[in-house]
Amino acid sequence: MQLTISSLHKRYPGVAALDGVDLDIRSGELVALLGPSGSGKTTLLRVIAGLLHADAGRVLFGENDATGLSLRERNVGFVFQHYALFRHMTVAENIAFGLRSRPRAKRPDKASIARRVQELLQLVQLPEHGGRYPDQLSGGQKQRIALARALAIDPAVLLLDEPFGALDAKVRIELRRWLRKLHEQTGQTTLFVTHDQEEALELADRVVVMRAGKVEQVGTPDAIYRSPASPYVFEFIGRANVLHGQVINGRFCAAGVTLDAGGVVDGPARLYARPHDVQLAAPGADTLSLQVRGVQRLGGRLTAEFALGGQALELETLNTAAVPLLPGEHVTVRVARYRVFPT
Ligand SMILES: Nc1ncnc2c1ncn2[C@@H]1O[C@H](COP(=O)(O)OP(=O)(O)OP(=O)(O)O)[C@@H](O)[C@H]1O
Repeated sequence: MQLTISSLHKRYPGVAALDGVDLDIRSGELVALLGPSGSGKTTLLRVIAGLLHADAGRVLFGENDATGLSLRERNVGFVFQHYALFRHMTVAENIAFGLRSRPRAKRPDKASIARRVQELLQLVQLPEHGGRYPDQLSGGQKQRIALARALAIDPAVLLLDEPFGALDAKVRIELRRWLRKLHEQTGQTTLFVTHDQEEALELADRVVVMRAGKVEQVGTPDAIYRSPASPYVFEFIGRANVLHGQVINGRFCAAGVTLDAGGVVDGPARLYARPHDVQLAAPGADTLSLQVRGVQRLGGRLTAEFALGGQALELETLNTAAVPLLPGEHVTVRVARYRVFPT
């Protein structure tokens, strides 16, 4: 199911939780809503679910305007961070819940429900666990059952709010890969909230970066990482060198650096570059001669820090053996990719 979100606004006293959000989610996409705490991710998910009504704006499911509809009428599957399984029901009863509580005319018969529950238990790889109670499951298993329960009603969209947030790091990574595979099997349009950039970049087809109730950038993980559209995204995702300087006659200038400013107008500016885009090079046009301030080798990765006036520039490479960098040495580097933003 395709989702179209247009001009959503939601205010709480003193804060715009959603401040004009537009978003198109294609049918079958797995999309991550990524942003720091308070950026509006959960509010957006709840408005899409129909758990919360926006002050203004529209939510379309396919061609249909769902803005005024309730959660049930929208037919969405929702999974919360904290396992919301019913403790007094078995796993099978939990999964069947959404189907059993349909109005009689739309309720499948008992045998069909039992079949569907078994299919879902297979899908989430817990075929033997139907008779257990939630307290007899691990945290990761509970979340898989919560997902099965959300899928039972064949939802138009699946909405996941930090589904792995309460789990330890190892289980989180396992479940994240499992969810990706599951998504490839089901092709379910899925939107999930996370504040974990690694999770978003690894799992999603596209990432929506949020900031203070607004969408800051939408793109594939690769595009978000390699071509951040703003200093905010540059600093929020991955590591970034930041050099403060001036654009003078179209060139970015800072402590001996002068590089093409990429069309940024003259004035105070900042240059952003990923550490792995700072590379050793033979002297030439646009290379910099810098003194090594420190070198660190960690887990097959080498990081070197260069002094640049009062500022610092980091280089990172996986080629630890081939790079004989020593503190105090002068070397030539090239900033292979960077972006200049006006300050
Ligand atoms: N019920 C509420 N009453 C008042 N303010 C709220 C309410 N719910 C959310 N807010 C505010 O709206 C803003 C967005 O909150 P939201 O929960 O959507 O952010 P989030 O990005 O999901 O954060 P987190 O990662 O911490 O869950 C925050 O400033 C929050 O304090």
